[in-house]
Amino acid sequence: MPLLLGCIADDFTGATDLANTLVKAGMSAVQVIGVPTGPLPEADAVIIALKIRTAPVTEAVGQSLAACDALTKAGAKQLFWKYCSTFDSTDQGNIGPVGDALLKRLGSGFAIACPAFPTNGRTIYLGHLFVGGALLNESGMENHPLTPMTDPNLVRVMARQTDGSVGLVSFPVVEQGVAAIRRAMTGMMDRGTRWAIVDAVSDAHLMAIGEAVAPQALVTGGSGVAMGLPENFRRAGLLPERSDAGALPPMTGAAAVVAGSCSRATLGQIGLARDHVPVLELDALATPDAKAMTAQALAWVDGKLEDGRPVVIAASATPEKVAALQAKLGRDAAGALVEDAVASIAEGLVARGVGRLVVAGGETSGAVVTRLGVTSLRIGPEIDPGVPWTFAEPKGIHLALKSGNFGARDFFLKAFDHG
Ligand SMILES: Nc1ncnc2c1ncn2[C@@H]1O[C@H](COP(=O)(O)OP(=O)(O)O)[C@@H](O)[C@H]1O
Ligand SMILES: O=C(O)[C@@H](O)C(=O)COP(=O)(O)O
Repeated sequence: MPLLLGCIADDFTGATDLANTLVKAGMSAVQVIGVPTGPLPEADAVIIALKIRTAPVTEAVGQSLAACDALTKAGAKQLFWKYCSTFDSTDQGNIGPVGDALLKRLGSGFAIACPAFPTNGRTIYLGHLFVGGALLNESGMENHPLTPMTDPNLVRVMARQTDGSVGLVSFPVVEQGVAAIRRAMTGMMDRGTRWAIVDAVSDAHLMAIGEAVAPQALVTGGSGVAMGLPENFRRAGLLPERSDAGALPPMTGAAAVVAGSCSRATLGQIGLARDHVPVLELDALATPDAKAMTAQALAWVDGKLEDGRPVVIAASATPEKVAALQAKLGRDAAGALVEDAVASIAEGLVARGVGRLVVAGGETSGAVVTRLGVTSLRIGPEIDPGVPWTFAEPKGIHLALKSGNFGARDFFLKAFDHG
């Protein structure tokens, strides 16, 4: 099976989200954890999941280029750079610097940047990113523990992260469809514009944008804009019809949720779960010690895994509590402490027979998946938009990596009705 689409994702939930979109559109997809050292798995699309959203720029660029080389060596026809639908980044990067480095490595001078994901409420209008009915900087993302987003204008945000120029393919052009989008992009390339933020408020827009970028070496964005890409390969006669793209082994073992996400959606999901299943809320501010938090959680779980209901263990906290811990330890150390605790708890849960595990939070998922020694994830049925069940190798357990802001309020309950 020749590799068609080679993808690099800046976090693990994002990679799963992208893989899910591609599987739904009829591609087989495998998520690989970290820069591969051996041959890539056989699939139409390989998604290399990195944990570089908040890594130092040189490290993020280095890992991305190594991933790019592995994908191009394996014959990928097009590359996709996946970042968050809420454009999570800082003025230092890593969306711009990694994108610039990939363009250079691929010998290309232009790419789109389109994080839109209308199904999950992320739309872009006149360059401004909305989350549901709110501008990005009023959506709760302004309080994100690691990448607070305080500017909703993506042209401005991107311009702070690249030395290339940034333009906009605006709504009236996108509305006109594929040919108009292509004309706008050609005009930008002729003028030497390197990056085009592209407006999109519907899946129809994303399909048109996807078709328009078929000839480009690099496409960048959220998972939404990838929905049009499989059709390009089908049109070119490269992608056969597939009916079994999302099949996984049956689920076994006890059920659990671990959460390190402090996003509004996750806090709401924990709130609802409290009324239905055992929930332990850890207080990292009162006990800023990963070992002590782990011991507390594993003592609490004793005897609870056998009754068939999921248990929920959350280190998540309100913006005020997050700010207090960060003031005490510093932003990165606070994040790392909680990630370490949640990863150790997940490890303990799996050792105690958990075979179906939901992890809430992108960085948190990175820490958990790494701790569990997972090397690849096969993508299965979708629980809610952007979040599928996956089968983790070589552990042989089912994992659902939930992006902080994804999923309905009853996600932690409904996830276990699947399979
Ligand atoms: N109580 C807390 N105080 C400070 N940081 C926290 C707390 N709880 C979680 N965190 C950190 O916040 C970050 C949340 O990021 P992430 O897991 O990517 O969630 P999301 O998907 O919502 O962005 C992680 O680094 C996590 O360790
Ligand atoms: O694009 C998205 O929103 C997700 O795929 C994603 O990247 C999520 O990141 P986290 O919110 O940090 O989980």
